[in-house]
Amino acid sequence: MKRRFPDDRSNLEARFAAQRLAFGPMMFQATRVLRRCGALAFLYKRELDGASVEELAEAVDISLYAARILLEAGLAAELVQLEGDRYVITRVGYFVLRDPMTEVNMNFVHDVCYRSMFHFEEALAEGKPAGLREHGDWATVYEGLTQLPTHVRDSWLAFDHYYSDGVFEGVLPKVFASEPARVLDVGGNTGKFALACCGHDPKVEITIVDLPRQLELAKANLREAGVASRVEFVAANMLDPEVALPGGHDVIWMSQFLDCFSEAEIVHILECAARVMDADTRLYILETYWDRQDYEAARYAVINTSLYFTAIANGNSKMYHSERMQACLEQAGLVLDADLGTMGYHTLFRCKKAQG
Ligand SMILES: C[S@@+](CC[C@H](N)C(=O)[O-])C[C@H]1O[C@@H](n2cnc3c(N)ncnc32)[C@H](O)[C@@H]1O
Repeated sequence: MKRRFPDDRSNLEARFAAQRLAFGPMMFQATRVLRRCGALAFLYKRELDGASVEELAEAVDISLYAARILLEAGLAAELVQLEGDRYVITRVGYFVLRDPMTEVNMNFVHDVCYRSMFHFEEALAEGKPAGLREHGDWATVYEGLTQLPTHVRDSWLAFDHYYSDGVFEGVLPKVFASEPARVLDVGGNTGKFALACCGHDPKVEITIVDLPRQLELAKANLREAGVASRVEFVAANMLDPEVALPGGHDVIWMSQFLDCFSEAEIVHILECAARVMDADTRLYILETYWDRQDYEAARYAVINTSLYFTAIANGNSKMYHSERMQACLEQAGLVLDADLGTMGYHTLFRCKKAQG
C-alpha cells in the first residue's frame, strides 16, 4: 500500500527540502559571508544589471575563487540569479541584506548559537545547556550575560530587544489604564521597560527584580537616564525555593521572562507572584507564543528560539504554546482576567488571583 503523508509535496520537492536542511549550516555561513563582505550590497546597487564574477571580485576585494564560491552558493541559496553570465540579486538576497529581523537573527545565530548547537543532542538528553560551555563556565546564560564578549552580548541583546522593543509603546496604555502607582518588573533586564514606564507616567514608581549582575546594568542605564530615584532594585534569583517578591505593587509585569524557565519553574514563579497579589493586583504577562504568530516567518523564528533555550540558555525552557501558559497560571492559583490580544510577535495576558 502506498504510504500516506499529511503534506502534499511531490517526492522531488520533498527531497530538495531535505537537502536544504542537510546543508543548512553551510548555506548559513555562505549567506552570512555574502552579506558581510559587501557582495549583496554591491549587487543590490547594480539592480537588474547585476555583476560578473570578475566585477564582483574587484568591487568587494576578494579573489576570483572566493567570488565564484560565494556566488554559486548564493545561487543555491536563491540569493542571486544567473542572467547570462551576470549575477543578479533576488528578493531573498535583498531581505538578507536589508531586513532588520533577518540581520538580528543571523547575528544571534552566528555569535551566540552556532558553535553551541553542536551540543544540542547532549543538551536535550541532559536537560542542561550543554552548548553554553562554548561561551563560559556558567549554569545558565543569564549568569554569564554581563561577561560575554562584547560582540556576543551585543548580538544577544539585539535579538532580545528586537522582539520586545516596539511592543512596549503599544502595551503601556493597556498596562496603565488602571493608573498603577507602583509597578514590579520581574526580569527587568537592562531597565528598558522601567524607562518606558517612567516616560509614560511622571509619577509611577518601579521596582526591578533581576539577578544581581544584570541589575547592575539596569542601574547604570537608569542612572544615566536620570530616573534612578523612581526605581528600586531588588536582586533575587527567582529559582531559589525560598525567594519572595517584594509586595505593595498594583501591577506585576513579566515580559519575555517566563519563557526562560521550565513549566515547573514557571508555576513556582507565578506562585511567588500570587503570594504578593491581592484581589486588585494585576499580573501582565507578555510572551511570544508560537501558536499566536500571524506570519510563518515569525512562527519559524519563535520555534527556533526554543532550540537556543535548550542548547545555550538553560536547557529546560522554551517558547510556549499559549495554552501551556494558561495551564501554569491555573496551577499557580491565578486566572486569565483578559487576553489583551497579539501585537506583532507578542501576546499580552492580564491575570488575577483565582477566587476562593
Ligand atoms: C529574556 S530577558 C527579558 C528581559 C525583559 N523583561 C524584556 O522584555 O526584554 C530575561 C531576564 O530574566 C532574568 N532572569 C533569568 N533568570 C533569572 C532568575 N533565575 N532570577 C531572576 N531573573 C532572572 C535575566 O537576567 C534577564 O534579564
